[in-house]
Amino acid sequence: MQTQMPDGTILSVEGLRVGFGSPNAPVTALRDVSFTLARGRTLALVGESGSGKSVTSLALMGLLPPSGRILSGRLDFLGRDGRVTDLARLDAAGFRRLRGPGLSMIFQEPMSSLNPLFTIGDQIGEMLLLHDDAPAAQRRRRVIEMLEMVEIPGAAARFDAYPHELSGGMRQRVMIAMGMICHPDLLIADEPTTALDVTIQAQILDLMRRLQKDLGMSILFITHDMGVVAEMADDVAVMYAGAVVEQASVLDLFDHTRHPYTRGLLASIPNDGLGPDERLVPIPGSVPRLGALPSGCAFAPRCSHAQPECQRPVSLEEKAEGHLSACIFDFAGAA
Ligand SMILES: Nc1ncnc2c1ncn2[C@@H]1O[C@H](COP(=O)(O)OP(=O)(O)OP(=O)(O)O)[C@@H](O)[C@H]1O
Repeated sequence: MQTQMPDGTILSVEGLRVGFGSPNAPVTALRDVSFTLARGRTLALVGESGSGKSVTSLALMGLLPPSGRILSGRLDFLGRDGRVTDLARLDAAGFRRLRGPGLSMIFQEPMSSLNPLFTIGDQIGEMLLLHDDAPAAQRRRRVIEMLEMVEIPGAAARFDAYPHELSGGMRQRVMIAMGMICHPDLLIADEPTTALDVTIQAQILDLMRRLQKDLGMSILFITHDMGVVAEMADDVAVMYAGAVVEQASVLDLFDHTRHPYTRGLLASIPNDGLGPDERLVPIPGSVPRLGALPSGCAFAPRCSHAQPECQRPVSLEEKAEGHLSACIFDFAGAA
């Protein structure tokens, strides 16, 4: 039976659970990840380190390490042929067909993702080769066009450059070119600018926004930086300890924050932003260990509003149109 998705949705993640280690006693890294991404928009997935952002994106790409597996949940993806595929049940051959033109990912660290032994042109061209039997000269032209789109100066000459011959910012542009060469319907960008200084970071974010407009992609943008969220995203899903605790449009999330964890994250950003050496220290306490989560709301031990009823399980619910929160209280509008 063909799955129905809400109008305008390209990706619907429902109740995703991922475990690592022994099949008999897996450690659950993702307990309940649910969110939707609207076609042509950018959804930011935010949360502290260890909240499960990268595991979520690897599950979507079918790239979980051998020790990790999907325990339950649906990952419905609407392809350009109008068919919905549940990525949680897709086999390796299905992923090979989908990766590139359907789904594509830009990883955090260009130096560990680029092969030092091959030229950047060959590495970007390799992506095309998997889906396209165009002759070599035509592929080369398309790679050079893509290098021009990501504003690499002297694109034709840089085709034959090796990764170590480029600056960090240029390497990140190469990663973006690689992620976009097949014009994917959905691009997953995992902290693509964290390693870069602020000026280059702003240029890369600007470039991604322009390419998104030109190519009409949907983007899942993974970050722990609320400043980047405000700049890049249309919508936000906030993760805590392996679950989404709030999802809304950016404006709604900033103006009518409903979950105490998100309130804490936002309150911790100084008005003038963070200095280059300052780290976000959001809320007293730390993210609980995966094997030692409380039975009810996982944030309750750190929450100043916690009540005895927070020990009961809580699920993500729509509190107002398009605004979901996993808290039994509703703090929208509270001081
Ligand atoms: N290969 C693995 N084996 C066991 N546990 C893992 C593995 N990869 C991730 N995890 C666990 O899954 C949880 C989520 O990790 P994940 O890397 O997705 O967090 P994150 O939000 O992306 O953090 P960061 O911002 O630091 O990248 C963590 O507790 C982590 O220890």
